Amino acid sequence: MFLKKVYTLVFLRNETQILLGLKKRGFGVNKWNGFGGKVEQNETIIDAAIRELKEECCVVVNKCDLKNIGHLEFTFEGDSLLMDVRVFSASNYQGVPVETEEMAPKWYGYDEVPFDNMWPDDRIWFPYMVKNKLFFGKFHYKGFDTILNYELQELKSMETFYKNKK
Ligand SMILES: Nc1[nH]c(=O)nc2c1ncn2[C@H]1C[C@H](O)[C@@H](COP(=O)(O)OP(=O)(O)OP(=O)(O)O)O1
Repeated sequence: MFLKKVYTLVFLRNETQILLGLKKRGFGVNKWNGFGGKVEQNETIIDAAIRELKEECCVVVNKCDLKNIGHLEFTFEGDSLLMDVRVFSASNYQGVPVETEEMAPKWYGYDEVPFDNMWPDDRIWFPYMVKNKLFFGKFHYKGFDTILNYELQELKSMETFYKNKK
């Protein structure tokens, strides 16, 4: 039995670049990633995605501009936690990303994404996101650096995926 916690992960993107943030504290510190965090009690996943993006880089995004593009699950050897991460992409938003206490934002060209300083799984599923393919990935880690095994698949529709998910 796993203890599931739901997280959001938002990427702002345009045709040539993607916004990443260098995590300054907490889980994943010193790694580049999208913006997000835990979904709080009595909060919808989409509201959490909007809140975390605003808290972490001061950018405001409307609900209708956030597209759910993927679902990731992370488990860790010897740990009952299952991280359920909902991945979103947006190309319309208000404001200019600024550094906060949590994240230092930076735009990267798609061919200069700093995978060496990111979660090891990112290298595996980013190509799906970059090619605008919907995806589902499951990664089982030993510690935080070693992927023991994983599954990754392209999805036709997120709605169908969630409808069929137990
Ligand atoms: N293996 C992994 N690969 C990845 O790409 N993103 C991951 C990941 N594991 C976690 N994440 C993302 C999900 C989420 O956006 C973030 C972790 O969220 P945090 O723990 O920072 O949540 P909070 O901001 O709510 O934390 P606190 O306020 O510090 O409790 O990292």
